[in-house]
Amino acid sequence: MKQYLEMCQYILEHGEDRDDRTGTGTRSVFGYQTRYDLRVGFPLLTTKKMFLRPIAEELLWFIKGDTNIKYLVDRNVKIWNEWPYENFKKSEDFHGESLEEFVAKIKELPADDPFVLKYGELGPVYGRQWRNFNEQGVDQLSILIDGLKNNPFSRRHIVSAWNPVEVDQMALPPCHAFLQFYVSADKKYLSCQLYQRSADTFLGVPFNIASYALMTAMLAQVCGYEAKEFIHTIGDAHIYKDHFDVVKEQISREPLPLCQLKLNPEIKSLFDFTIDDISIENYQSHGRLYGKVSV
Ligand SMILES: Nc1nc(=O)c2c([nH]1)NC[C@@H]1CN(c3ccc(C(=O)N[C@@H](CCC(=O)O)C(=O)O)cc3)CN21
Ligand SMILES: O=c1ccn([C@H]2C[C@H](O)[C@@H](COP(=O)(O)O)O2)c(=O)[nH]1
Repeated sequence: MKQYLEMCQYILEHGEDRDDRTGTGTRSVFGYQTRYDLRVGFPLLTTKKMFLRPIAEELLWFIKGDTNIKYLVDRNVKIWNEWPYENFKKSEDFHGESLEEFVAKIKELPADDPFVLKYGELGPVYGRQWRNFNEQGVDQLSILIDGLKNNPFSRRHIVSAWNPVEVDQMALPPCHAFLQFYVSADKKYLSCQLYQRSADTFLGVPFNIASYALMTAMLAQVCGYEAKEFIHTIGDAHIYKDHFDVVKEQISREPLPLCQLKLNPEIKSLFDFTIDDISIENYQSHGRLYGKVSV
């Protein structure tokens, strides 16, 4: 994962300092591409300790077409909690509850409780656009899989989470917005390129790389290919100011050999994977590094 560390170094050296929506401030470059050969190993960062479980749960949640944090909260995945909480804080039902109290309430109530339906919802984010684009019944994932199997050399293997019609209703407009897949000439390999309009290089990017590497492997398995390459194309690649020190610490660490992804080979449909079908082996890493998430 030298590529990742090189990107961090490049942003620190060549980026421009800019204000941003969250008020934290970033150093940023516009346009950066990295490539990860998935045959070498699974690109889970080794220069800080990471956990695949929240990443895999989030991906399964997208694939289900779900947009309510209840599914993640029930599985103790915390990464999306701040955004619905911000909406709740602005509502008439808010009476000073902390983020932890808000999340506990979502967890203990049933999924069909009006509070969960209202305040756990992120709007028509990734899952909705992937499975039911613009609420018009277009299931982009099913179309993609059909195309990869039956028309491998198509140049139209696209999935878009960016929907200009609904973007205003989303808690956060999609960052990893546009995907394209590519089958090799010998029909052996599947590659994936992601266009990410905005990238929090320290916190978000390691998640995004692992998530799409996992999705590529899952798609390859169910379509009869092997995963080859993940190409990560970023628009605004930034490091938040309060992450500079941890990023420098990370750059000083020597990358370790990559781990291997293990998928249950019995699974033949993308929609049948569960968390128990996904694991990694031989993951070695340096210690944890912490950074605040800018909301
Ligand atoms: N500023 C910002 N950065 C992001 O990366 C980001 C957003 N906002 N908003 C939406 C999602 C949520 N994502 C997140 C949010 C938090 C973590 C995070 O805190 N990661 C910790 C571990 C968290 C855990 O395992 O529970 C880390 O150390 O990687 C990662 C991705 C990615 N996205
Ligand atoms: O998967 C994700 C989701 C979000 N991010 C980061 C990128 C930005 O730092 C924020 C989003 O803020 P915008 O003002 O909407 O760009 O979240 C990420 O890196 N990966």
